[in-house]
Amino acid sequence: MAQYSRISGSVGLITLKNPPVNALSAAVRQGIVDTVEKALCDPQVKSVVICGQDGVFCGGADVKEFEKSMSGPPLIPMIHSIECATKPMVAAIEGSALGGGLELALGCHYRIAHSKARLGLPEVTLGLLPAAGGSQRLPRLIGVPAALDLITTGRHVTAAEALQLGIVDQVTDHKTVDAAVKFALSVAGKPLDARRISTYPCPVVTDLDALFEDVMQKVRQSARGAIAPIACVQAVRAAATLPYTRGMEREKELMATLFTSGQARALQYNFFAQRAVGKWRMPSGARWDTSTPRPVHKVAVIGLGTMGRGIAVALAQAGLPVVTVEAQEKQLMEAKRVMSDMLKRGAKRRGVAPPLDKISYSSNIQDLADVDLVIEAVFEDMDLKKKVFLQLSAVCKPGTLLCTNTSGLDVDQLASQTRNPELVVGMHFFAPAHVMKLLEVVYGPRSSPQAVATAMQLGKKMGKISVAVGNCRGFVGNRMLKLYTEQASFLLEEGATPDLVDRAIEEFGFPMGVFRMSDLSGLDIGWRVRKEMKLAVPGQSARIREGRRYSPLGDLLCEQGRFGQKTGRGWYRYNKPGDRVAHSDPWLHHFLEEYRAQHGLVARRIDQQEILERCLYPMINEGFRILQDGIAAGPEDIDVIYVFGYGWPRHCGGPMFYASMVGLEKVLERLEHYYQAHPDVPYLQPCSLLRRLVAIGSPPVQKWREVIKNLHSQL
Ligand SMILES: CC(C)(COP(=O)(O)OP(=O)(O)OC[C@H]1O[C@@H](n2cnc3c(N)ncnc32)[C@H](O)[C@@H]1OP(=O)(O)O)[C@@H](O)C(=O)NCCC(=O)NCCSC(=O)/C=C/CCCCCCCCCCCCC(=O)O
Repeated sequence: MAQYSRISGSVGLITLKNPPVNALSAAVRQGIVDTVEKALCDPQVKSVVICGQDGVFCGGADVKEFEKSMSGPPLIPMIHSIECATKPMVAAIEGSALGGGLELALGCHYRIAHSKARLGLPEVTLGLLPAAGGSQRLPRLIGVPAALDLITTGRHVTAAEALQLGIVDQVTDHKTVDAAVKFALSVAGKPLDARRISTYPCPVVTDLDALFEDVMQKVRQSARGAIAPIACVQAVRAAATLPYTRGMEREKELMATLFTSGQARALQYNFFAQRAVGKWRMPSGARWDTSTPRPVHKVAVIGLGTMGRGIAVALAQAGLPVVTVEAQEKQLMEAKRVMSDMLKRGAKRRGVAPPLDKISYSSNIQDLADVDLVIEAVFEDMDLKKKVFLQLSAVCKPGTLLCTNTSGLDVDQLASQTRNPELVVGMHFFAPAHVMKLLEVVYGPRSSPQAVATAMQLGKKMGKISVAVGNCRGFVGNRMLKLYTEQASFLLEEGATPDLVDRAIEEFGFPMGVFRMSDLSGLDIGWRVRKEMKLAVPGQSARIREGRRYSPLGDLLCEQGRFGQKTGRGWYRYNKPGDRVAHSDPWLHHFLEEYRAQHGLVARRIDQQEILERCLYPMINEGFRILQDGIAAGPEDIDVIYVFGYGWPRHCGGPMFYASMVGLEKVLERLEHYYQAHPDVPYLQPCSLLRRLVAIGSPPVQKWREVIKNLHSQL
């Protein structure tokens, strides 16, 4: 709703009220229409201020309403009537003015923003475009190049940048509404013709065609199959080339296509999924809102390899004092140099001073006596990690939370080395840890809710999207990934090439195919794990191990020293070790032919559809098993992990949402087909949760939690 009052004698004040972000629900839109009319009819009122309650102007259209049939007054005529008003309308922007919120402000004649406010048109991130006139007004106000940047990326700008771009007229450090009211008093009675953005001609751009061609090419490249960024470019082009009313028609036309698209549904699902994962719950019933985190004032990172360095930098950037410990003096010195550079580069990008003094460096574990939380990031070796946990338990003060950055080892085994196993959790960061948004917080059977709450809160402070998951080999992300990479190797055995598989995966929308990714992260990492598990045995090329199909291809490459980018050879060839550009490698193709001949395998033609089904559906099946096992609380957790940790294209929602879009019945049918064809791959057998969901009519992903709950209560 919206509340109306009159202040300072002649200013009508309209306050949007719809906590927490004053989204433009049907009730709010109706409230605006009614209060604007009231203000315009009140002869005492000479100008009007529109603001939002509780320090937030407006978070945009109410995204929840997009699923239902729209009711209430539509946004476009509402904003149009504000622009046409004969009394000055002033937007007082605090907190956020995003999407429809900024479009509302652009309909006003003036905009006053608080210095801490953030503005933007992030519709593209929801699979839409700013279709309440934003795509037509913004280019008229700030010019085509700047509008293209904001609308195609959806990035939020600070009040200072908004002022510089000309989006707002004034920025204040004081009370925004007071400043806006003062401003409204000063402009009362002034002519408004020059303040109606829709009447502005779009600033002229020299060589418009070249500009749009260039932008379109860049957008197509970065969109990885997403359609909204392209529609955004088309809408801005309409602003640059057509009169306002025809531009609005084009905006509407483009929006109609996007609004009902699967991509918009996927992106909007993902928006809410990101928020849902913060509301974690453990199988014990412990939850985010009933568990209090411990205070964390000082943290430590032990082990300064690539992961440890990234984690320490991310902690320092979040403003926390960090003690880093690395036993090897040479490694410590090198880490100090590299981390200082990382901090300086990060600070330069953000325009702040580098927080160099936040990190102290030591080779002595005794220096961790007074920290509140330790993140262990030593080499991925269970015996070594056990030793470290034993030492940490002896050295750290009582109550210190001990976290491991293992990417898949048993957190409970580490907890069992300590005096307080309830204070042990996994904090699984993704490389590079100071860049990647995802954090898996892993609770073992003995981890306390307080420990989980503390790790989740720390993740939030570090700007991560944290997902709480249960303890199993590989947790959620790597447990699913294993099947994806294994299937990719099987496809090579059957006749595919790394290039063919990667192309299919990249066309689906992943930033990097499975083999390119494996070359980047290093083939030796998985090899070492497989050797530890006695799965990989040098010199052996058997294709059935432990009673199931096994592909030794990766092991055979490692035996030849082909570890990927770092050695200049892997699934691809690189011009030199460390080079990033992958070239198709005739040696590898020949190697695959010899391998197939040696094992009596006949290469067959494998199409893109099969590559996608073979690589993605087993992962999805494993996702269902993870839900069934209670390792993830809901499909949103898995989807957020895959989008933010593994490059799953956001416009496909995540693996579980994607399964629901493809149709669970189809996924089930294909898995049954592949299991029949490959009975030596047990994980291809469809899991019972998937069968159950299909049996009850494939409910939408939002309803799966109920089904899982019922399933668990029957066990
Ligand atoms: C920065 C934020 C605003 C705040 O961040 P923060 O403080 O961290 O809080 P959050 O945790 O993010 O959010 C708190 C809760 O609020 C919920 N929320 C947030 N924003 C919205 C929203 N816009 N709608 C609904 N709910 C929202 C959030 O889920 C949290 O809920 P909970 O506590 O977890 O339950 C940050 O929240 C943020 O960034 N928000 C999103 C901003 C955004 O993206 N805005 C753009 C929205 S889209 C829009 O505005 C579109 C405008 C144009 C519409 C034009 C309509 C025309 C329709 C025409 C259709 C034609 C089709 C015809 C087809 C046919 O023919 O049928």
